[in-house]
Formats: sequence, C-alpha cells, structure tokens
Amino acid sequence: MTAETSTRCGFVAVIGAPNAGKSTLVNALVGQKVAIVSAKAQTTRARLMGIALEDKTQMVLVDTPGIFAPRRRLDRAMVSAAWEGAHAADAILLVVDPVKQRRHELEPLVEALGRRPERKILVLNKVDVAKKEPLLVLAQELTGKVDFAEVFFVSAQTGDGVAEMKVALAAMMPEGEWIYPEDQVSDASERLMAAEITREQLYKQLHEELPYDSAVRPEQYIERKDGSVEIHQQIVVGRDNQRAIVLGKGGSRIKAIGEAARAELSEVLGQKVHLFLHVKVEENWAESREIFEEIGLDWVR
Ligand SMILES: Nc1nc2c(ncn2[C@@H]2O[C@H](COP(=O)(O)OP(=O)(O)OP(=O)(O)O)[C@@H](O)[C@H]2O)c(=O)[nH]1
Repeated sequence: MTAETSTRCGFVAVIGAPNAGKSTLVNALVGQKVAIVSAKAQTTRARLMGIALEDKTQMVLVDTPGIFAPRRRLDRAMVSAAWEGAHAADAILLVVDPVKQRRHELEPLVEALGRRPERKILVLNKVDVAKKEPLLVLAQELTGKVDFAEVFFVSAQTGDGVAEMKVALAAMMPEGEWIYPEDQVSDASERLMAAEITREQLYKQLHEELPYDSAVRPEQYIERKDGSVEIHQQIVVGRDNQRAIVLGKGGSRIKAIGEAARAELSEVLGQKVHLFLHVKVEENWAESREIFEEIGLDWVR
C-alpha cells in the first residue's frame, strides 16, 4: 500500500462539562444524528459512539456523559464511564461552552486532563453566540493550564469551523485498517438507541416537571415479518406522582411522547415502528444494578 492509499483509524474521546455541546459536536462530525441532544444537562447516560469518516480516515468518537462532582452511585458511574472513554484515545477533545462556563465543573476537568498522557485538543464551542474578546482570554487561560496540541473555535450547531477541525483531527489518527464497515455510524445497539430517543422526548415534553432520575429501559425489540419493528420500552420513575406526570390527563402525555418518539424512530431506523411504552414506579432505581446495565452503564462501587 502506498502512502496515498493507506487508511487511518483512531479513537477520539469527547469530554466536557454538562451542556458544553458534546453531543451536538459528535452529531456534526458524524453528519447525522447518533447521540441525543437535549437542553437539559447530564442527559448522556449511555456511552454512545459515533463514527466519523474523513476521506480515508475513520474516527471512532466516544461521546461521554458530562463529568461533574459525583455524589450518588449513578453520578459515579457516569464519571467513570466518561474517563474510561478517554483511556488510550488518539485524541481527547475538551469541549468548552465559553458563554455559560461552568467553572466548578471545568476546573477539576482541566486539572485531571493535565495529567493525561493522550493528545489533548481544546474545542471552544458556540462561537455563534460567544463574544470574541472573552473567548480569546479563555483560550489563553486554558492553554496556559493544559498542554493542548491544538485549539479550535467552532459552532457545533451551525457547523462553523467543524469541517476544518474534522480534517485536522483526521490527520492526527494513526495509520491502520478501519474498525467498522463504512456504512456504520454508531455501534450503540438499536435497542439502546431507541430507548435514548424516547428518553429525549420525555425530557423535551416534560421539561422541568420530571427530575433527572427517570430512565427508559429497552424491553422487547421484535423484527416483524412485514419489515416493521415492534419496540417495547419501560419508563421508570421514582415516585407515584411522577408516574401521573408522565401519563398526563387521560394518558394524553404519554401518547404524545410515544407518537413523537415513534416518528423519530421510524426515520432513524428507516422502517415502520410500533412503539409500546409502559410506566413503572421503582423507588431507588438509581441504585439498581439491573437497570444500570440495561441502560448501558457499568456498575461501579
Ligand atoms: N448556540 C449554540 N448552541 C449550541 C452549540 N452546540 C450545542 N449547543 C446547545 O447547547 C445545548 C447542550 O448541547 P449538548 O450537545 O446536548 O451538550 P452535551 O455537552 O452533550 O451535554 P450533556 O449530555 O449534558 O453532557 C443544546 O441546547 C444545544 O443545542 C453551538 O455551537 N451554539
């Protein structure tokens, strides 16, 4: 194989405070929706991967949960999953929201990042809404603390600067065979991705009414003979009154959630979807190992 034809393949870990725009950036790099974007912090519980292609380079993106001070077991699992994704990556992207900087979350992250052996890249996101002067001050401050190999100014939302960043990232990947087939954009199982889509609708439609501690468990996933798919999911909440909120008056809310999720699922999967949602009250589900594993998290002590 000559230098011109050889392929490259590598891992890129995406790290950042909650809401920095990691999921949006992964989607922009992959070019289609794989990670779930939400205005609510800490929505990325499962480690969904996106696979971005740039010419002859394949980049496996590990979209991490927001890293923040862990308190409960659920929080600790999320932090652990995030750093696990960074281990031995060919590049770690630190995504920063320069407008709503979460200093208390960014500081420990920057500190921990300084000790990592992997190549570190600073991504200042949301340039579409950030002011230039403070943006440059922040870039200078962070590059003073961590030895970043490169700094990019992008808007994951508008795509500004993303294509240039993607080319530069691709050049950092080592030569090697591709790990995934060309048409694969995500290795997250369809069951898990389907549950993530429903969870996004839950958050979208219930806003502040529903606390973070609700989960969507994938149950059955049946490919029907007619080419459609039958998906059963369970929405787990911590209390009875939360169940009432999810159901809505006469079941109207869960119906709307189900309809929106089904429409999106059909589009993502490219097939007709029959979606069945059930709500279950399970106190302390956030301490349940079984549910953890079902929503794609490792159980840590
Ligand atoms: N204006 C603007 N908003 C953005 C940009 N990138 C992301 N956002 C918004 O910022 C919010 C958070 O984006 P996400 O991609 O969900 O952030 P995240 O870092 O994955 O969040 P967690 O899953 O909580 O860790 C969403 O409302 C996005 O639409 C950007 O470049 N510009």
